[in-house]
Amino acid sequence: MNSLVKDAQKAGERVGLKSDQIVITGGNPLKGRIRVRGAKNLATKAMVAALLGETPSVLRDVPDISDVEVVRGLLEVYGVVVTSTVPGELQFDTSNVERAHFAEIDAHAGSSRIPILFCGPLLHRLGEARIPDLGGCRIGDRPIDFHLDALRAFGAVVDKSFEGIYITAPDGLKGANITLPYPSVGATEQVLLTAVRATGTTELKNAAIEPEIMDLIAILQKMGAIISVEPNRVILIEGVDRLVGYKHTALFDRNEVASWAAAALVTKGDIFVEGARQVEMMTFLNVFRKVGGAFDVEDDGIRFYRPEGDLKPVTIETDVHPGFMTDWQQPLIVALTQATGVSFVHETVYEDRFGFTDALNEMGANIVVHKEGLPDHPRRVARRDFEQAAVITGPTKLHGANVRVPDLRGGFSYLIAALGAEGVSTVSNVGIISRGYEHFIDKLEVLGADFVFEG
Ligand SMILES: CC(=O)N[C@H]1[C@@H](OP(=O)(O)OP(=O)(O)OC[C@H]2O[C@@H](n3ccc(=O)[nH]c3=O)[C@H](O)[C@@H]2O)O[C@H](CO)[C@@H](O)[C@@H]1O
Ligand SMILES: C=C(OP(=O)(O)O)C(=O)O
Repeated sequence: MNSLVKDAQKAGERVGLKSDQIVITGGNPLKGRIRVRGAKNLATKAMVAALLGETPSVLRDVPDISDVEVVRGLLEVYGVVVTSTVPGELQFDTSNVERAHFAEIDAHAGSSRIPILFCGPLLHRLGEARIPDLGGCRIGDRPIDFHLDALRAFGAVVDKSFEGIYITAPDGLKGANITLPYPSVGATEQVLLTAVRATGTTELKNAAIEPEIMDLIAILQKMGAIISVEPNRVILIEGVDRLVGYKHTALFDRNEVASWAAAALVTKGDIFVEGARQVEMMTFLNVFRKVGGAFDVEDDGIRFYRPEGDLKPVTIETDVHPGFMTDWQQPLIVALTQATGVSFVHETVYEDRFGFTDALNEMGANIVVHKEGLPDHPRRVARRDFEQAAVITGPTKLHGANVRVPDLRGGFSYLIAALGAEGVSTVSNVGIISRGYEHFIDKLEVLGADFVFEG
């Protein structure tokens, strides 16, 4: 069994999925109401932050996804007692952190990217950190040089001479002046989680400012941290001696909202996504409207639907916040296969994030990927050494096929394509989708999809 299939099975099993494939008959418009809970990209970081508190923390609206289970397992290895008395709520008791049993971390190797964020909190609590090999979506090289350089700037000593990473801080962690080469989400979180209890002040330049990062800062402030977000991507953190636990309701999952919105477009459906908020979705909503979708913002969520008329092509560049998020392009591309004309999607965040389009082409799409980007194509700002472009010509009829989920967002885009296709599709490896989409099988059922899923 190859490692991708094993990852998918493990991910699915963590949230109780018994089968790894779904058979979808396309053609039903998705209609109805679903609820989106806390973001994968916030809840997992909030769980790491709990380790910094000397008293217990409570996180609400935690999604039932496998990445949360991975971080829960790691917290337990690191001595945190995690309990849940109410569905969607987790309590973290950190009073026994000194009993961390590092020997067990290897069981968590390759499961997610979150383990790297434990470095600062573990150094503060235990004086050492042992981190398993990282996992996460395979979308090109995903180095951790910004993380390790930042940790070294705080005074940490990094040993990578065995599988995983071992880090110590023989002279303690001291505030630092750090400039990130790129506004990396993870590296910004690394700096925040380390600086809050370092001695002195940390100035972070070129920080990421995604809504999930602002929510993490809100959590840290509740815990006693002093963090100010200055103009021009500068964050100042004044280290404090002690942090306490927090009570917090996680920010909703923007990526899940964008995915269901795209599903409404492709299937000519009408989906009310409870829990979605306009402010964090503004960039997406502009594009959704330009493509030909319609939405109504209500106090408790957003309704996404497809009015009469053709879908229209667009040109977009993925970018850091407040730009168009890289995790939104995959579901949107399925909708663009149904637009009349030629769309361009420039991927500027990751270097290899269009692999999923091969299977869409097998289903009848016309997507040409330019691995070196389109140098002659005018771009708003040339930012990175690498970029890729996908040119999508539509509309093309999609037909059923057998496809295998390669990664989280690509996987959800296959579900959408299968739902909009003529005929029957078998989508395998769907366990990977449970890394970031809570109860997606139940939601498909509620929305009236025609499918068979054993288990
Ligand atoms: C768990 C989580 O929150 N995942 C999100 C997070 O990933 P993640 O935090 O891993 O993404 P980053 O923002 O760090 O990565 C952005 C770019 O920076 C590069 N880089 C990053 C760190 C580093 O040390 N060196 C380096 O070169 C990466 O290879 C990538 O090309 O933000 C991404 C960008 O919004 C999202 O797609 C992911 O869903
Ligand atoms: C890339 C993603 O996640 P991760 O960073 O956890 O691999 C994603 O959520 O699309």
